[in-house]
Amino acid sequence: MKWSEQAWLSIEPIYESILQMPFIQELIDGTLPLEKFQYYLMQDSIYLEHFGRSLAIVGARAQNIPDMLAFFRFAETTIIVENALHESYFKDFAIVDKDTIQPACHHYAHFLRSTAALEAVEVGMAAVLPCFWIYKAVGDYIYQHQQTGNNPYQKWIDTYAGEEFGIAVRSAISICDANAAQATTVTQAQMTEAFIASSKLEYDFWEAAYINRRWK
Ligand SMILES: Cc1ncc(CN)c(N)n1
Repeated sequence: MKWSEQAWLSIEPIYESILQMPFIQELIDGTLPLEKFQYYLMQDSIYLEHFGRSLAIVGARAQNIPDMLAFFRFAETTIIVENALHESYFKDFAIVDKDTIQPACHHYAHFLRSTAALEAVEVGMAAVLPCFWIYKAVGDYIYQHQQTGNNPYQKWIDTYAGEEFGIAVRSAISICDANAAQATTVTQAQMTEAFIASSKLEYDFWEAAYINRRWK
């Protein structure tokens, strides 16, 4: 079994609970209250910068040039494509003042940065993988279960369910598998641990947006 197949099996219960979250269910029918989506967007635009930097760190530490270039491209696409999506929503909602970083975003962003910088590079690759894979899976799920044709969150859904994002996701998965195949069993286990931690932090990120979790 490939590393990615066993890694996904290990997060299956987390993924299933993500699909049941009110944030995701209400994205599907377009009833998610605007202020919850706005909290999410503001935190996510902060997150994306940290995520992009983490991808660039992993790229710089990659063991071969194709992997290095792939991670640099992921970093560039994240900053350009996903940020453009956020900016278009900020424009639609006339948001000028952005929020400061809140606990869930802070936790996730700094977990990614420290893992990318300080752990074995394969572990850094595994830590950023849920940011690709879970978003693609959730985007596809929402796309397939949509009922209304008039969803204010359609641009978000189309981005993550889209084929362009799908190509990047497949590439990130296969790079992780190739690196895992060359790694020791200890490193493989650390990869899985990092993959699980990031998957839990994805859950937490959406939950924080739904309940408006803020620093005391
Ligand atoms: C928190 C989070 N995780 C993942 C993604 C998709 N790159 C995102 N935009 N935000």
